[in-house]
Amino acid sequence: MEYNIAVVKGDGIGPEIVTEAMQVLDKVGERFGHTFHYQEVLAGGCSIDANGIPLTEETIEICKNADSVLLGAVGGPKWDEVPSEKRPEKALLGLRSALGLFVNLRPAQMHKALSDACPIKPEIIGDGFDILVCRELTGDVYFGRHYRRESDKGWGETGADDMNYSVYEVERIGRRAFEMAMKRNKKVCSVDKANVLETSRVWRETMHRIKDEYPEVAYSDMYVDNCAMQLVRNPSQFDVIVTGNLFGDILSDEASMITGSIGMLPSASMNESGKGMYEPIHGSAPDIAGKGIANPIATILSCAMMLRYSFGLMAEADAVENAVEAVLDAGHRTADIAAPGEKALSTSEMGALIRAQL
Ligand SMILES: NC(=O)c1ccc[n+]([C@@H]2O[C@H](COP(=O)([O-])OP(=O)(O)OC[C@H]3O[C@@H](n4cnc5c(N)ncnc54)[C@H](O)[C@@H]3O)[C@@H](O)[C@H]2O)c1
Ligand SMILES: CC(C)[C@H](C(=O)O)[C@@H](O)C(=O)O
Ligand SMILES: [Mg+2]
Repeated sequence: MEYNIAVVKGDGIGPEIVTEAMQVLDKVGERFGHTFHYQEVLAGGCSIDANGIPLTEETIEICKNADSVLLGAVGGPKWDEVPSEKRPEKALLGLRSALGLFVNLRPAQMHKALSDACPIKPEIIGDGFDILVCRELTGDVYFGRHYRRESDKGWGETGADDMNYSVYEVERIGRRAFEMAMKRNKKVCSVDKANVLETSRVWRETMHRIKDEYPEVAYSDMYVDNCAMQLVRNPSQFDVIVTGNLFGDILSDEASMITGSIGMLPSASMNESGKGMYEPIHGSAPDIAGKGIANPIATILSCAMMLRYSFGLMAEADAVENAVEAVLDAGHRTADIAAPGEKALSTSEMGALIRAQL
C-alpha cells in the first residue's frame, strides 16, 4: 500500500528526531511492502522566519489532504518576543483545531529495561507502570478568549483567559476514554477541579451520566492536585486517565518521568473520522537542539501509533515497538535515559540501531 504523510519537522530538535522517525517508517515499508510518501511543510518558528506567520493556509491544506501528519516540535527562545497571537505554538494549536483533533492519546509505559531510570521505588511501582492519558485537545482554556483588560480592583493591566467546556465536548472525549479502557484494564479515572471550576462541574456531571453506558468499567473521579500527587505516590493505581486539555498537558509530562524520560513518550491526536497527527509529547528542547543527542524514541513510537491508528497496520506497529524494546533490552541508551557515567548514543545512532533491529 501507499500512504501520504505530511511532515512538520518544526523547530529545535524537531528536524533531528523526525528525520530518524521517517527512516524508521521507510524501513517498515521495506520489510512489509509499503511506500510512505512524505510532503514536508513548515509550521512554528521556521514558518515565522520563512513566511512571517507560524501557520499558513498551504500547510493546513497539505495536512488536511494527507493520510496522516507527523510532527516534531515547535517553538523556542528565538521567537519568545513575538506577539502572543503569532507565537510558534499557535501553529500547533491551529493545526489541532483545523484538523478537529479532539482526542489526544498519551500512553505512558515503563519499559522493563528502564526500571533503573524510574524515580519511584521498585516496591511501590511493583510490576511496572502502564497508563493512558486521554487528553481533550481542542477545548478548555487553550481555545477560550485570551485578552487583557484593566483590573476592576485598580491593580492595573490584567491578563484573562476564558476556560470553557461544553457537554458535547466532554461526552465526546469521555466515550473515547471508556472505549480505550474497554480494550485495556477497564478502569477510568476522570480528573478535574470540580471543587473550584464551573467547567469541571460540567465535566464531572457529564462523565457521571455517560459512565453508566460502560458498566464493565470501574470509574472514579479525582481532583487534579490529588492526581498529581497520586501519580508519584502510587502510579500503578491508574489505567486510563481522562482529563481536559490543560490538566492533560501537565499530567502527561509528569507521567513521562515515571517512565524514565520525556524523550520516551509518544502521542496520537485524532478527529471524529480517525484522521490523526502523531508527535512526541515533548517540545523542541532548545537546550540540546543541534547537538545530535536528543532521544528519538518518542517520535519513533509516535510512528508506531500512526501505523496502528491511522493505517490499521497492526503487525507493522508491533514490529516498531518490539524493535525499540529490543534495543533498550540490549542496554542502548541516549543521554536522557543513560545512568551517570554510562555511554550515551547520539540521536542517529539510536535511530540506526532501531532500524537494524527491524
Ligand atoms: N509539541 C510541541 O511542539 C511542543 C511541546 C512542548 C513544548 N513545546 C515548545 O518547546 C519549547 C521548549 O519547551 P520546554 O523547554 O518547556 O519543554 P521541552 O519538552 O522542549 O524540554 C524540556 C526538557 O526535556 C528535555 N527533552 C525534551 N525532549 C527530549 C528528547 N527527545 N530527548 C532528550 N531530552 C529531551 C529538554 O532537553 C529539556 O531539558 C517551547 O517553545 C515550548 O512551547 C512544543
Ligand atoms: C506547545 C504547547 C502548546 C503544547 C500544549 O500545551 O498542548 C505542548 O506542551 C504539548 O504538550 O503538546
Ligand atoms: Mg506539553
